Formats: sequence, C-alpha cells, structure tokens
Amino acid sequence: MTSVRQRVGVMGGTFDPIHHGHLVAASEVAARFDLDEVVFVPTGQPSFKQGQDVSPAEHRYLMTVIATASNPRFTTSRVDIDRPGLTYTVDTLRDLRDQRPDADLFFITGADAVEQIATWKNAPELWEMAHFVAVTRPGHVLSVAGLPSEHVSLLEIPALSISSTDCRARARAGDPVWYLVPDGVVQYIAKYRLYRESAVKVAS
Ligand SMILES: Nc1ncnc2c1ncn2[C@@H]1O[C@H](COP(=O)(O)OP(=O)(O)OP(=O)(O)O)[C@@H](O)[C@H]1O
Ligand SMILES: O=C(O)c1ccc[n+]([C@@H]2O[C@H](COP(=O)([O-])O)[C@@H](O)[C@H]2O)c1
Repeated sequence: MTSVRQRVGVMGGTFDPIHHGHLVAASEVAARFDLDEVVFVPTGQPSFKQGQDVSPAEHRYLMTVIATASNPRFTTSRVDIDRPGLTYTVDTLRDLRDQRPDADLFFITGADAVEQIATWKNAPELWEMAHFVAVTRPGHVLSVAGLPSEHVSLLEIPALSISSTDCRARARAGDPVWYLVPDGVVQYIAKYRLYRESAVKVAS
C-alpha cells in the first residue's frame, strides 16, 4: 500500500506577540496549497533579532498555543525553543522532517522575510527541504529576485497592516490591542503585563 504524503505548512516567527496577520497568512496558504496542517514554530533565540529585547520564549510559545488552539489544522511546535543556541530555519526544517518523514513541507514567510532568505544559514540546502511560500504584507514590496523560482511561490493575501512591533508599543502605552491579536492573547498580555516595565516572568 502506498502512503499518502501529508502537506504541512511551517509558519516560523518570533511571535512577540502572535497577531492576526500571522494567522491570516497561515490560513490563506493552507487553503491555496491544500495543506493538512500548519505548524507554528516560535523561534528560540532569533538570530536576526540579537540585541533586541525579545520576550521570554515560554510567553511567546504560550501565546502561540492560545492563538492556534481553535483551528483544528493549526498546531504549535517547541522544536526551536527547546533547541539551545540561535534559531536557524535549517535546523527547524531538519527537526520537523525527522518528526514527519512522510510530509512535504511548505515554509511560509511574509514579504519582509522572504527577501532575506538568500542570507540565511545554509540557504542552498533550504530549497531542497521545503517549498517556500511568500505572502504579501502591507508596507513591503514582494520581491523574490535572485531566489530560485521553482522553489518559491508568491501569494497575495488580505492586507492586514499589523506588526508585533506595533502591538508591543500599544501594550506599553496602555492602548488597546483588541482585534489586532486573538482575544486570549489580549488577556494573556494583560495577565502577565507583557511589554511593560513590570512584566511577570514565567518559568522556562
Ligand atoms: N501582517 C502581516 N502580513 C503578512 N505576513 C506577516 C505579517 N506580520 C508578520 N508576517 C510574517 O510572519 C512571519 C513572522 O513574523 P514576526 O513574528 O517577526 O512578526 P512581525 O510582526 O514582523 O514582528 P516585529 O514587528 O517584531 O518584527 C514573518 O515571515 C513575517 O513576514
Ligand atoms: O535561518 C536563518 O538564518 C534565519 C534568519 C532570520 C530569520 N529566520 C526565520 O524566519 C522566520 C521569521 O523570523 P522573524 O525574525 O522575522 O520572526 C523565523 O522562523 C526565523 O527563524 C531564519
């Protein structure tokens, strides 16, 4: 009997916090590419955000679990936050491939991230490990010039002008983040006073 290969999306991000832009991107790619599952993978220590003040991984992981819980096709993985050292996509894809040997992987990125891929660690190897889907994002030109066209697809998605940077600034200023992030994430941010001086620590 031949086994049917699963089609699995991989949505990597710092998710500090996860917002509706991330969720719409994953949902649109899942629909257009007929994906069985989308795995959200919060980064451990993001290599490109060194020196920036990133929230503890457990907070980012738990917000991602809350945001994805209601969608039966969405899951959240700890592979990046449980791996010591800086996070690189080549390691993310290796770990997911080991966990799901019967899956074809589709790595989802926004327009801002995709133009950097050629600079990512082991970039030539990445093209063999997953198909890349680059989605539109307000404020960024979607350009895949210089990337191998057979390994990258472009997808226009509903424009949500939301960024984690803006959500953090709003929370810090006491402004609402309702409807920018899922309700449970609004409540999580308030409960742990995230993005404020007095943020509550969680055990890692
Ligand atoms: N509004 C959006 N529309 C489409 N893609 C998005 C959007 N926001 C983020 N993405 C994509 O989601 C992935 C993870 O993004 P990330 O967690 O860094 O969020 P961010 O909003 O860009 O954060 P920050 O503002 O802190 O840089 C990246 O590939 C990014 O391009
Ligand atoms: O592998 C790399 O060199 C690399 C460099 C920068 C970003 N990435 C990945 O790109 C995804 C989005 O990252 P970010 O920092 O925009 O949230 C996330 O999965 C990162 O691990 C990967």
